Amino acid sequence: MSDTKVKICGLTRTSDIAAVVDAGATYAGFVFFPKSPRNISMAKAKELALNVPTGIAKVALVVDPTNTVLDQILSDIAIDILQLHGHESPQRVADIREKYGLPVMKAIGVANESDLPQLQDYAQVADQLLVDAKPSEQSDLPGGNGLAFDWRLIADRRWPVPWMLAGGLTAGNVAEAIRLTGAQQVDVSSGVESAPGVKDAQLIQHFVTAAKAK
Ligand SMILES: O=C(O)c1ccccc1N[C@@H]1O[C@H](COP(=O)(O)O)[C@@H](O)[C@H]1O
Repeated sequence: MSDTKVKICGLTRTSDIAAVVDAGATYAGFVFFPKSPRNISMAKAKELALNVPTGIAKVALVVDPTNTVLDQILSDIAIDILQLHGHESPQRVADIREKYGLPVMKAIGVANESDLPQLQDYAQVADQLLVDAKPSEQSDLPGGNGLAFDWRLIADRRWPVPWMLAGGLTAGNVAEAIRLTGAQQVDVSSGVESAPGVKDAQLIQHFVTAAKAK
């Protein structure tokens, strides 16, 4: 068994937290983005976060958040990491990190070679990178689309901060994605759902097992 770290994103129910704990994931993600089928209220997030045991990091996924939104989330919920999944500039990432004193993971959409240089840029200001598929122009969601990118684009690439692979991962393809990219951390949302926004405990278990298999 490898020590690949797994993030399960878009948890909406107490039973999802139990599934994440049972499966042995490292990160539990909560989505604060109204257009997402995984969006949850502050009250729900607070309730779910209270069920997350020590040792599992609680990640707040936000998209181009204002300080007002961040103030609301962070004053009420014991978040460990902020996941910025919008068009936040490097300066905005640095400002958020400094203002809130929390580790920041910046998501970057990748579709082709020309998307890669910004990973180096954001590595200067973020604590972690999240290398995700770039959504289509038509998509309402900047992530969580179950869309993979060509993993060969980042084979043998390394950045000076920890990074996580995301985008269209499933129990069926995560081992190959890890083999090709060398990722030590992976993130999944739609690949462990029975319907948009509805997590499936068995799929979560299968995903974590596949991600940690050597
Ligand atoms: O999950 C969402 O609804 C979401 C909404 C807005 C931005 C990002 C979102 N999810 C993140 O997208 C990637 C890939 O998800 P998937 O496995 O392809 O469904 C992952 O990092 C999620 O955290």
